[in-house]
Amino acid sequence: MSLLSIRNLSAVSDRDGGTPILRGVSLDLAPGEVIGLVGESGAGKSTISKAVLGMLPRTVRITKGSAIFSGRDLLSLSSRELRKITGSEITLIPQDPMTALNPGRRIESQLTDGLRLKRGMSSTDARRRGLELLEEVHIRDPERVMRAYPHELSGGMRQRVLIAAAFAMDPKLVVADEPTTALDVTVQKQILRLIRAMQAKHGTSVIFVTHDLGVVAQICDRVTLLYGGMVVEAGATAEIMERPRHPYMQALLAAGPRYDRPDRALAPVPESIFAGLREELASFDREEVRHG
Ligand SMILES: Nc1ncnc2c1ncn2[C@@H]1O[C@H](COP(=O)(O)OP(=O)(O)OP(=O)(O)O)[C@@H](O)[C@H]1O
Repeated sequence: MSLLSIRNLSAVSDRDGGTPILRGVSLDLAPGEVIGLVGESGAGKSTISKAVLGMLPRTVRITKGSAIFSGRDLLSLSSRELRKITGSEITLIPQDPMTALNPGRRIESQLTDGLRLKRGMSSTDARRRGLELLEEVHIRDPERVMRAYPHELSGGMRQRVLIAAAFAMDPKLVVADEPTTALDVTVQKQILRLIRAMQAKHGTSVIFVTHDLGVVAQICDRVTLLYGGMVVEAGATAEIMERPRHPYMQALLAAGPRYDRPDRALAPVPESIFAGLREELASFDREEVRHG
């Protein structure tokens, strides 16, 4: 049984004159599973995660498809119904821990808001749970951190706080949106291990958005590769890493893990592969026009 089942999801950008940004995306996520959404900038990763979180900008319009989460289509709920689910059953680990935290409020209030407001816990219980959560994410001296303001913490500490906040509500699904991009390499590894440990402990499903196939190899059970808002390849990570089928995936794996940084890539993706991908997108669009 899927926890989340996205079917044939298409979207256009009204900002760019109706340009397609998602083209018939389908994906399934089982309870307790970690799925990686990978692709270069503009591939549609954030659009998919924003659709799931009910955070789509007004200029992005869903034209087709559904996103069934625990039996309900997230795309057809009222904003009131959606607010009950997001921030509670579905939570976010954001990309930039500095901007995600309010600089003017202590960690305690930011970590316990949801517990008090959405779970109806008393301040004392929420504080106790907050301290436990900080211990779970291996923060030393949680009492001090509860009293601190975000600027008093390092980037890695702030990201640990946000991970604690995402798991505080015991969500069924956590969306991790490039959560290690803003951190240096050694901290990145610790944060990845922590997310994996927290999801395993809580039995939570995770959608992990990333540019980096190296990250996918480390933490994702399955992977969906996107290009131009279209699913290019999807399957079990181990299988795809060993036997990639699509030439684009083959080229990305040959290019090295940081394929979004051509300066660091071992071998760039050949232009002929992009030409093939553009032809696939055009052919999808022609079919859409034909079938309406
Ligand atoms: N607010 C918006 N309104 C309309 N179109 C948008 C908006 N934000 C992004 N888009 C378009 O949606 C497409 C997909 O962008 P999206 O952010 O989902 O890609 P991404 O794979 O997450 O990229 P990145 O890794 O850079 O975040 C892009 O072509 C982009 O121009």
